[in-house]
Amino acid sequence: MQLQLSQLVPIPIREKISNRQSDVWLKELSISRGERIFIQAPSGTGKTTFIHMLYGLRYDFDGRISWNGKPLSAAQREDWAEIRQKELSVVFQDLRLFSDLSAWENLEIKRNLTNTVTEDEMAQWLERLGLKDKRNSLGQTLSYGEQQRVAIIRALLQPFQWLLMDEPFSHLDKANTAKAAALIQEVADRNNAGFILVDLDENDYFPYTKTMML
Ligand SMILES: Nc1ncnc2c1ncn2[C@@H]1O[C@H](COP(=O)(O)OP(=O)(O)OP(=O)(O)O)[C@@H](O)[C@H]1O
Repeated sequence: MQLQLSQLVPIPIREKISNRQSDVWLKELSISRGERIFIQAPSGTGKTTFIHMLYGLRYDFDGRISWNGKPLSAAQREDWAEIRQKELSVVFQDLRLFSDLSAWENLEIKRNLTNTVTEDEMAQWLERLGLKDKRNSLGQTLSYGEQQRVAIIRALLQPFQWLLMDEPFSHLDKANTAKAAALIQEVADRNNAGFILVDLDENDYFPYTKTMML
């Protein structure tokens, strides 16, 4: 699944963007399957906007986004359901867990949709990310960093060619970040998948194939 961006610019921040040097906005860009991309930008410069555009949640932009040569503007609701189940996964900045379901239930809902990961493996992932004791805790009682780790696991419970991540480790300490990054890399490798990570500052969470400024 190749991603192509052509002269992309979000309409609400067009003016703000025109004053910045960017590797993404108003450029021609082609990203091949399997690439591991880091996109850096200061707060308020459109990282979340960009992720939402790629995931088909926002259309208030000029220019063109194409997945596998097919322009986003041509994608129907059913196309998106298929893409989001099989090709594109995401860790949102605001996580979007169900607050009145337990950590386990939040994950199980997703796991049951595709059954690409066993229950045992999912339990191991929870343990690896230090959440074994939090399995039955409600979303609303988890710390933000704990919710972030649940959201990361949830994003990995489906087949994907691309994983979009919006500041996925913002509330994790170094040790937990390293564990979460290792799990993401392992599952991305298994899927032969690439990812796009947007964040505020330079980092070495992953061996990126490309680093860009938004
Ligand atoms: N629908 C909208 N209408 C108008 N302005 C918007 C809209 N959505 C976002 N913005 C503005 O666009 C700018 C970029 O927002 P965005 O959330 O994408 O930034 P960000 O880089 O992810 O920031 P942060 O690092 O603080 O999370 C902000 O100034 C925001 O107020």
